[in-house]
Amino acid sequence: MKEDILKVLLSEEEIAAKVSEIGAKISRDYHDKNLLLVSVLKGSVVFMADLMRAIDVNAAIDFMSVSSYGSGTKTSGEVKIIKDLDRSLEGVDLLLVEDILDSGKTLHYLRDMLSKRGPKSIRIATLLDKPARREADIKPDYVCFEVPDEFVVGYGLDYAEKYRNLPYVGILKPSVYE
Ligand SMILES: O=P(O)(O)OC[C@H]1O[C@H](OP(=O)(O)OP(=O)(O)O)[C@H](O)[C@@H]1O
Ligand code: HPA
Ligand SMILES: [Mg+2]
Repeated sequence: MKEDILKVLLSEEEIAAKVSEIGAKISRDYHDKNLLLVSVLKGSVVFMADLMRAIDVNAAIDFMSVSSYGSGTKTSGEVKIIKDLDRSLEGVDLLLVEDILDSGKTLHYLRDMLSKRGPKSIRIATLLDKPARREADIKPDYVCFEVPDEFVVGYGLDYAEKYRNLPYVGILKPSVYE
């Protein structure tokens, strides 16, 4: 697994420090709100697990599973809903939790769809932002790290369902997918 990684971009320690910082900021912003954290599966599962424990105000959680990359490194552009939310969004302050904002198509689609369900507010928290690749008009509210235009894996992010369990974020060797 490790032999497929060109370079470690973000170490476990760097990620942990930044996630605590962002968690504290979210806690300050949401202390008087009705916070619902929605993790967009599967990529955001590791970030969600760490971020929710860095938040010290009341927060409910839910999960939604979508997929647009299939087993490749380019978005299909089509967002498939694999699992919807279990609960209503009426009156909640929704915070969408993502691992990466790349073309932006996934979050653009989700934000549009979920905004029709009556939440009081919607914001986006992402571990990684890859602004060089943006195609949809969407900006995150909380970002842990900006990353270069490279395919990254680890800490939840996959290539063909592999590497999600790496504890750091690394650049995948192009020879793996070319
Ligand atoms: O900004 P975009 O170009 O839309 O890309 C970002 C999305 O793509 C990845 O999900 P993927 O479809 O690979 O599903 P996964 O989370 O199960 O890996 C990633 O986890 C984000 O959800
Ligand atoms: O760089 C990436 N790595 C893994 N999954 C992704 N989904 C969008 N961009 C990426
Ligand atoms: Mg993926």
